[in-house]
Amino acid sequence: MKKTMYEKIWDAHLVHSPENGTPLLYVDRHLMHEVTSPQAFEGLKVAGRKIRNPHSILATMDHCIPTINRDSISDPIGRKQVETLAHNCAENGLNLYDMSNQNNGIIHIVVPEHGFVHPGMVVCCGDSHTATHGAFGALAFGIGTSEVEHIMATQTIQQKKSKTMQVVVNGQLPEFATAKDIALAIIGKIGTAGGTGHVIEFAGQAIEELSMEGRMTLCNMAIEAGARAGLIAPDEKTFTFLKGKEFAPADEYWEQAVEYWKSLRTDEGAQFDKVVTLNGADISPLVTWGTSPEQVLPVDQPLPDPAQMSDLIKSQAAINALKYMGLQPGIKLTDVSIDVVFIGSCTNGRIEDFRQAAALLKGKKVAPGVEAIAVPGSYPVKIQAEKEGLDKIFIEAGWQWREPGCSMCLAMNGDNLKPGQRSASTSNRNFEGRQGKGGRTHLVSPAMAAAASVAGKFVDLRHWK
Ligand SMILES: CC(C)[C@H](C(=O)O)[C@@H](O)C(=O)O
Ligand code: SF4
Repeated sequence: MKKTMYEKIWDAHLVHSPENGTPLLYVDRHLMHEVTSPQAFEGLKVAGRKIRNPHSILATMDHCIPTINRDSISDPIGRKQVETLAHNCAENGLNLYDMSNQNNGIIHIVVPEHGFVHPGMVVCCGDSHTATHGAFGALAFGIGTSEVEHIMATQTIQQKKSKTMQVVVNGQLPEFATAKDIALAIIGKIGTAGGTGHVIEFAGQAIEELSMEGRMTLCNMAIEAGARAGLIAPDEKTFTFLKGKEFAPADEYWEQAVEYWKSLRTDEGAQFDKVVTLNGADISPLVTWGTSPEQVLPVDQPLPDPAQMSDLIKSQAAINALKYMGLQPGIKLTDVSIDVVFIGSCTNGRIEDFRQAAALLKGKKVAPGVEAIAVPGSYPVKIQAEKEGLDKIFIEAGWQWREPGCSMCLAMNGDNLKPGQRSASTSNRNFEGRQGKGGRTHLVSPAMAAAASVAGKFVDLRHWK
């Protein structure tokens, strides 16, 4: 039988499939951060159980950590979570990149930096953006805290089999369209529930041409399309990225691994439950205008008029979103001014993102009144950027150059929007209050964010000097 990549990984990890119950899958890698792990450790302790495979775990601190004044966490809950993770990792002999560790950063950024996830693995983390690691051809998905405990104890997880969806992006992207724009274009087309119950495999020329960073950006946002996970077939780029990394197979195991990884591709003629096709050339630089990533438009298009929408649910959602965002139907985003710009997060906090932004910022200045914050996704990203002099470009343009962490992506660490403030943000979620109570988030690519910081409003990069 011809199989999709998802089915191949599934079959290779199926431990038990009871006739009337939920299948049990083997878990290769378990990623952790401070927010969703404390109760799991506690539960394990109460049950008197040990961690079955400590080597399968990699932990970091990311959500609650400050990006300035690193040594003081003012929020008592955040401080407790960070301290508890440190204690639990020490007690159980786990590999932790704590705040002072030179490998510290956002979990979905640091894991690939060390080659901890390989093609064909099953990867879990108490975090929805675990989908990021699908960029390597690994089945990676977010789990709840009780499942974190289950995996620690048994190295397995109960999982219902998902349906399969293929999203094909044909042809090449135009200039200034990025992986972020592909993600937003897909979500704009299929909606935030479009992928529900499915694992999406991204394919087509535009996907193959993405760098590993771009593939991570895209798979990261599969979750915002409602999917269980995103997948991209591993290829030479994947292998080159992994080769020589700390946790990558070495010596004679490397060749064996690559051979296996090559076998993971979806078989020619395998059937997906659903296929969606986009034309790469049609993807423009996009900006979200509402409070859901599906409320998105090319930057040069006027905002929709809810009165003209035939779908009543969408129309009501648009009315609510425009009200919250303080915007009117028919206006253009290029006329909308912004207060804060944020480049960072596990979606767009990688080196390539800072390179793209710096290329646009060189020799320019942030518009008066705009606060612009660059938060590298990890110390390795920060160090690399500094080696290339990117930090200087940001700082000379008037940006703040911070320490790594989730930061203003979800505003748990004190970096947040004030009520009514409007941001151009490279993160992944724009629901009400995501970046701070009353804050208004517009999701964009790093290039779009950089240009917005200079213009003080959204700009169409295709006509920007
Ligand atoms: C804190 C964590 C559980 C959460 C997630 O799962 O996504 C966070 O990372 C987010 O992006 O909202
Ligand atoms: S950067 Fe944002 S999306 Fe990613 S893990 Fe942190 S809070 Fe979640």
